[in-house]
Amino acid sequence: MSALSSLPEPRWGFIGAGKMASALIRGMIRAGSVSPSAILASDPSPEARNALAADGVTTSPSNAEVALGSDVLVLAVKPQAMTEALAGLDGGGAGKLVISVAAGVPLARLGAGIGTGARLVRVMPNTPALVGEGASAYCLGPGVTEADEALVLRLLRSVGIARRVPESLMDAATGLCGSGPAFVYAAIEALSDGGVLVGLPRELATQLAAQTVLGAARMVLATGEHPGALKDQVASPGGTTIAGLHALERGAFRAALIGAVQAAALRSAELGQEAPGHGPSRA
Ligand SMILES: NC(=O)C1=CN([C@@H]2O[C@H](COP(=O)(O)OP(=O)(O)OC[C@H]3O[C@@H](n4cnc5c(N)ncnc54)[C@H](O)[C@@H]3O)[C@@H](O)[C@H]2O)C=CC1
Ligand SMILES: O=C(O)[C@@H]1CCC=N1
Repeated sequence: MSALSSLPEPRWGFIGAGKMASALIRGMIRAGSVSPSAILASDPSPEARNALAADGVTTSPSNAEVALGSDVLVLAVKPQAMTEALAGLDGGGAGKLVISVAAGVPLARLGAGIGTGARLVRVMPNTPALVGEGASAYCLGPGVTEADEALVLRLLRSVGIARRVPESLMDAATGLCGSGPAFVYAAIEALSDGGVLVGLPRELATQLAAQTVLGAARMVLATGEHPGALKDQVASPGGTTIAGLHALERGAFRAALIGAVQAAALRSAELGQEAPGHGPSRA
């Protein structure tokens, strides 16, 4: 039995039951790392609550009720809704391990909103957690214990990989792993479009595109080789791949991806500075 599996099962309370919370909850249930009966979730939206209740999760419109019934809290509301959500805990975060997945919101701001005694962890997960292929970065606030970190890892490792970073790198991680799946979906869609352009049926093109991305990613992780070296193994002199790579370079493909990560990281930092309710999403 591993050290993690010998830990007592805590009750997990999710504040906000939208896309990221659902991906984590369903990923954890799917991995068997927690039973639905040990999960509570609050959300003002009946649709969000009903969707999770169908998975056996106990739901409530009240953040305070979920906080009261939970050992560990996961804050999964939009950054702009964080101040209101924390106020809604009604002091129920005091003395608890509280994990925030919100982009940009610094530990100091969370601590000020929750009040005394909470042990805070900031996590940047991603939605592939739903299928057990998540990539998360996390940092620890003051007073977080080894047992707390073990619980955080129990959550994150049940749905993918997790790497600890200093808080100063959380916005960077947000630009890469938090937002990154969307960049890759756009790439898969474009690869599929390319397949259709040269005559493949759409369904076949999308399946080949997605599996090609999955296979290439697995090659990077399994071989430990530099992606550039793996790229060279595909490109024969005078062959098809180098012709395609030339077209990519003309389209500034790599600059576009580098810029996408940078833009997302900058936006994460901005979200951390903005007063609640005044972000562009409310404009
Ligand atoms: N969607 C993604 O790929 C990722 C999202 N995140 C972070 O996760 C957080 C949630 O994002 P999503 O799930 O995408 O958004 P979402 O809009 O799907 O979910 C947020 C939920 O919070 C609920 N909510 C609003 N005010 C609330 C309050 N006062 N108390 C309780 N619940 C409240 C909303 O009704 C909604 O269901 C954000 O902070 C985001 O930065 C982090 C990594 C990836
Ligand atoms: O777009 C967003 O704001 C969230 C945070 C990271 C990924 N999605």
